[in-house]
Amino acid sequence: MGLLVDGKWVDQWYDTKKSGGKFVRSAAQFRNWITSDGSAGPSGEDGFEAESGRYHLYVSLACPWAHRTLIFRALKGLTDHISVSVVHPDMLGHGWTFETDDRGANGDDLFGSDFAHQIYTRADATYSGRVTVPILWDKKRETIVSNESSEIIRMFNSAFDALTGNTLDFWPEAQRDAIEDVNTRIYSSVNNGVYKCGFATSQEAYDAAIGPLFETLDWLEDRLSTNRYLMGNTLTEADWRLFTTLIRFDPVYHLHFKCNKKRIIDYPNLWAYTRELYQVPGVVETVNMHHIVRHYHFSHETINPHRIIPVNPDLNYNEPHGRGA
Ligand SMILES: N[C@@H](CCC(=O)N[C@@H](CS)C(=O)NCC(=O)O)C(=O)O
Repeated sequence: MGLLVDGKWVDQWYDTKKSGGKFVRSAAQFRNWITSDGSAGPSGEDGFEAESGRYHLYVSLACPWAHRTLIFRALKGLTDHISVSVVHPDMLGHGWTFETDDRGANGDDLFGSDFAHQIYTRADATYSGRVTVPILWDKKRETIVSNESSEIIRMFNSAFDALTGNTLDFWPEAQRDAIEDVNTRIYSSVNNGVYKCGFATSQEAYDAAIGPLFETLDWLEDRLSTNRYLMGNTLTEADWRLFTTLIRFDPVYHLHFKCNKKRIIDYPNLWAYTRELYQVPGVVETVNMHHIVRHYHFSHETINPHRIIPVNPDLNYNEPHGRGA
């Protein structure tokens, strides 16, 4: 685990000293947008037009943020248009690597790089900051379009529609404000909340994160008792953003990140909802439980110094979900 400083790799764990033991996630730095006609998006430069075969995604199958982009790639019919490289699940002294000695890790097809940080310095030789996945790469301009998953899924949601004819809309205009409100709460207390619990290095920081996490899960359980999906009857990005955390919760966050007040299987609605989303055609292929369980337990030496991979519960995500009946 480390980061780039002026284009040079430095091996160091998250610095939580400055923040009283709290984990503070840094903002992504590449914020361009692919658009249907290449016009500029809400941030960044113009010139990233939706084209088949032009873009490449670097992902980790363990990572909940990268997982969102793989789900949108699948649901929006983009698998033949956007290629993918999968990093190795173990993220150690060199950060994410392109080693291929693990099921599903397929190396860097574009450049044959050894490490993900080489993709960042290829885009910006003096980049300073964390080297995170997902990375959306433009083969034409030879640069990173975006390393922010919440924006990549919105590009995938609509930019390629004319090319694919797939007009499924997970970010409907009329519901955007309501989606934003739900996303904001879930991001802070659940998606990022589990990391705040797990990466806390003081009791105070952990205590401050664990309460809001379970309050929000209780609130979601209640909301899903009367709503099939978070926004009612239609699936939106809010559901997919939540799903990638829920599917990792019992196998990883419950034990490894000390989020152990309850499990998702203890919440009847959340558990059935997780299964329903898992069973949406195209989604199962994006879930790799081996990479998920292996990555967290093996990579985070400060949390699990002996790197023992726990046995984990036998969960059946294919059990009928019974929702929407
Ligand atoms: N804001 C980013 C966050 C991505 C992120 O933090 N990814 C993690 C993997 S789950 C990562 O690559 N961490 C490496 C690091 O922080 O050094 C996004 O949502 O795209």
